[in-house]
Amino acid sequence: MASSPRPSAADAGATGPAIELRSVTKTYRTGTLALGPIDLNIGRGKFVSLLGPSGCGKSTALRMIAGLAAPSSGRIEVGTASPRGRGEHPIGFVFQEPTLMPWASIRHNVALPLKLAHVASTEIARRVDEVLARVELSEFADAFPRELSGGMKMRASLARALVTRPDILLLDEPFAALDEITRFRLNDDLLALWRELQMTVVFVTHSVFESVYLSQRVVVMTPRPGRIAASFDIDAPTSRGEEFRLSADYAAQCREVSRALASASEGALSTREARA
Ligand SMILES: Nc1ncnc2c1ncn2[C@@H]1O[C@H](COP(=O)(O)OP(=O)(O)OP(=O)(O)O)[C@@H](O)[C@H]1O
Repeated sequence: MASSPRPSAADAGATGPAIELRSVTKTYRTGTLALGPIDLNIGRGKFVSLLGPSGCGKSTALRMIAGLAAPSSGRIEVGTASPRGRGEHPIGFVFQEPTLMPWASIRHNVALPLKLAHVASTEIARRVDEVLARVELSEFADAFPRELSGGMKMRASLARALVTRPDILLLDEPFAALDEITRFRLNDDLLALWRELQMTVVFVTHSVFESVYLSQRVVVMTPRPGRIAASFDIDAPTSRGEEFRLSADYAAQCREVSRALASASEGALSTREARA
């Protein structure tokens, strides 16, 4: 029998939350209330997706977790492990666009965060080689971004985030512009990296299918202002693949999450209509 995703309780993880948002809101200077209030706990080592329609504030939430923007009210706490060495950063960020420097080779693009942190050149070379191997780009280390496919550019962008050895990896719709086959492959590779490196991952997407395939937990958001409409624990093994993607369990969980997303959107629509 196909299983349903379970509505999830607060997720503190094995050793307390890696990320905690308490009554967080964000109003931009333009007066746009983009987000909240939101309460969210993400346990250490978890893979959580934020799923919502375009403009619901997913990127805003991610940027605030990364410390790239401040909340207008509320509190965000990000707990990371251990003191860091030079060129190491607790949070890695992968943007929607690969944002590579077109004039620099892939090796130099990936090395950038280490160069900015004045890491010794021998260590830079070692760490860049290591991370390029992880994302299967060793052969293209000396290529320029224009010589790479969209998927490969995204791998390079992922490598640039991983080279700082983050505990927490934040990804903002990284695969949205890729064809389906490339996206599936990158989904699997991202899951393998997550398992191997034991990071906490927060993944922003507007794809129900992608969120259910990847995550241990899917947080469904309402349209702007983004609030949490529902949260589901995904019932699946941590190691996923074609078998899971084609399973009745996967289809059933996608249906349920999809329904929650539709009803969150309809709820917001009828509230707006009632106000008009
Ligand atoms: N710097 C800004 N100044 C003013 N308004 C902003 C700013 N950044 C985002 N917004 C607005 O805040 C709302 C949420 O934007 P955000 O980019 O966080 O949504 P999103 O869910 O990530 O959207 P998408 O899926 O399209 O990337 C939108 O209405 C957007 O126009």
